[in-house]
Amino acid sequence: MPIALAAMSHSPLLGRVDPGPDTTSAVESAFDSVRRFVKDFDPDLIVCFSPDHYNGFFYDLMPPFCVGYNAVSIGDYGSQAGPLDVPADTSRALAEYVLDQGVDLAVSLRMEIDHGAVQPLEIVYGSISAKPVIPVFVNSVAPPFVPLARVRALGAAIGRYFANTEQRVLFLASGGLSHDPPVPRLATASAEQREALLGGGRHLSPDARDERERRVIRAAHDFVAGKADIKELAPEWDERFLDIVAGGDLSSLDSWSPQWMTDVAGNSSHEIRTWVAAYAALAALGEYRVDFRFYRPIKEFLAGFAVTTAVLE
Ligand SMILES: O=C(O)/C=C/c1cccc(O)c1O
Ligand SMILES: [Fe+2]
Repeated sequence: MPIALAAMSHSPLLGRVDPGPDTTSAVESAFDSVRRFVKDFDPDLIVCFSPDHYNGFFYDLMPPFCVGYNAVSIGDYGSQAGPLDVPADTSRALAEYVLDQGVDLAVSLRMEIDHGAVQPLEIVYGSISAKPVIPVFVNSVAPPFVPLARVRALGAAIGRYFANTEQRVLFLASGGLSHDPPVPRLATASAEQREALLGGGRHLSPDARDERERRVIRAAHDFVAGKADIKELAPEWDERFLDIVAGGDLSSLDSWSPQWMTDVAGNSSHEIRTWVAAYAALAALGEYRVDFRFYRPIKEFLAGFAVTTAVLE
């Protein structure tokens, strides 16, 4: 069973806010490791577990999980825009299998995805269409959230689908660990922001897109200067998460309530859900070993930033 996993954080501040030479070279070296790992493994198919940041999924209809039969990158923050190479028949068969296994999910025949889904593909391959990709959206930004046990169930069902595959399959997770970037939230939204969160923010005009991106870049500079009104990163929480993932007993995450995660590690800490799904997929196929681990809290990226790779024993 040729299956492997890569999990990495993303940040739109990469290449936009300079974290200094030491962190830059440490991050580049982690990216080199993941590139080597993926290129050596040479997948036929990538299952990409990613969040969305109110670019493709909105509160007019917010599913916990969604499998794309087709996907287009909107190209935010200078990421590559355009279609992914999605094998629609495999996506459909996967979604039907997961539903049959008792895990509810939505499907999309026109999924719109953002930097959260495509940045790892660009880092590894320099292109979003280099390999066939099944996009799996895992809601990580828009409360209410399902318990992590359900995220594990999603991942495990996806893993089981590939139990007898002859294809080389890479589970790829994209998500920051602790972080609290200034993404608008329903609970505190102005009337205008609320309208955007309900779907008005779909297909922003170039000016509105620029304004949104400038605000986040400003927030990163303010965060570094100690002037941003956002939660501090939580490196201890991040290392604890990475220890659990490396230890293999993902069920110990079931006691991490959504509210506790938000309180300790920030509103976007829920992006670890993508990691939980991907690791649960791998764990469903046997014991695994994390063979590469990188972590740094990087204020310039507004994120606890980690990269891991893992293989089946
Ligand atoms: O969508 C945005 O405007 C910001 C996203 C962001 C910022 C920092 C870390 C992340 O993981 C993000 O997705
Ligand atoms: Fe994100």
